[in-house]
Amino acid sequence: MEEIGFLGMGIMGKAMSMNLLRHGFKLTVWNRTLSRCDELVEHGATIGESPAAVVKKCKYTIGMLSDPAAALSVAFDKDGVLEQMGPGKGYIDMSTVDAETSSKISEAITSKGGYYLEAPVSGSKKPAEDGQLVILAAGEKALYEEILPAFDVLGKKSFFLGPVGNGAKMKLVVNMIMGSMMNAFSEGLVLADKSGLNSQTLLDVLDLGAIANPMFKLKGPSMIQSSYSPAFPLKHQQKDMRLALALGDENAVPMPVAAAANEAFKKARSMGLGDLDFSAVHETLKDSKS
Ligand SMILES: NC(=O)C1=CN([C@@H]2O[C@H](COP(=O)(O)OP(=O)(O)OC[C@H]3O[C@@H](n4cnc5c(N)ncnc54)[C@H](OP(=O)(O)O)[C@@H]3O)[C@@H](O)[C@H]2O)C=CC1
Ligand SMILES: O=CC(=O)O
Repeated sequence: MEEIGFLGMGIMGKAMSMNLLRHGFKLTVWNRTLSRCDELVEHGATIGESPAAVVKKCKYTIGMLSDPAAALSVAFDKDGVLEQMGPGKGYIDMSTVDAETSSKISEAITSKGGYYLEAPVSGSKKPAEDGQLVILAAGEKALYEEILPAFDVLGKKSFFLGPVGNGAKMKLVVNMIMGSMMNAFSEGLVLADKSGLNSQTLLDVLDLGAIANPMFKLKGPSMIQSSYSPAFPLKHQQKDMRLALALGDENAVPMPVAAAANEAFKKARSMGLGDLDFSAVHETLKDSKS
């Protein structure tokens, strides 16, 4: 396959790029903080000095950026993606953003003759390292088909969901459910502990029943240890809750559980926990002394 450009070497972008390099893809990478590209260069990647330089060099460019503001900035700002976008080139934005942001980027790319695909992912740092993501693509079907060899390396399954916006919405619905579950799980861990039960026994019981799931299994043991090394930063989970609640507003869907979960993530951010893993929301429940 042709050389691929990759913009954004955060937790996810770096893991995904490493995986692509391991599978023999040629990559040109860029990150706002350039030093974060060093490890990729050691593994064979080339550095592009701006998003525009990457797009100029590569037929396909992937973006994996923190939030709507970052995705818009990388696309529209000086030396951004749009400056070099043109016929025959494709931009695949894998960041988790709202449908409106994705549509804005899509319109700008297509107005320059380029192709656009949104492709947010479900799955965190480890699935990204292992090529086990779930890819939620929408937009230009031809671009989806052309980039599938890369998606096959990055993910265990790719969905094509139709027009731009559907991938973003699917991702927000999934993460809204995940964020609400994480809060219920945290409350259960604290309730078990405060009422004299053994936390590990709670994990064992949960794992054998109808609500067993990989997230409880993976995060439970470290939450019991109050250890929150970031796989999925809490500030991004709160952004996803906020964007999902806005989608609920647009569609007049009452979401009292998600709204409460969002407040808990906001509280965690106010406690300075935004850069820790989203499971650190557990800490917001621990201040009662009785
Ligand atoms: N971590 C996870 O488990 C998952 C994350 N996601 C989503 O993937 C996306 C990336 O997440 P993740 O890698 O964890 O996040 P990180 O916070 O680790 O990385 C964010 C990236 O965005 C860049 N960035 C932020 N603001 C700007 C800006 N204004 N201009 C240019 N670049 C910018 C950062 O650059 P710099 O290094 O310079 O700060 C960095 O490369 C998010 O949308 C997240 O919601 C989706 C699934 C799982
Ligand atoms: O967006 C986060 C994830 O784990 O999926």
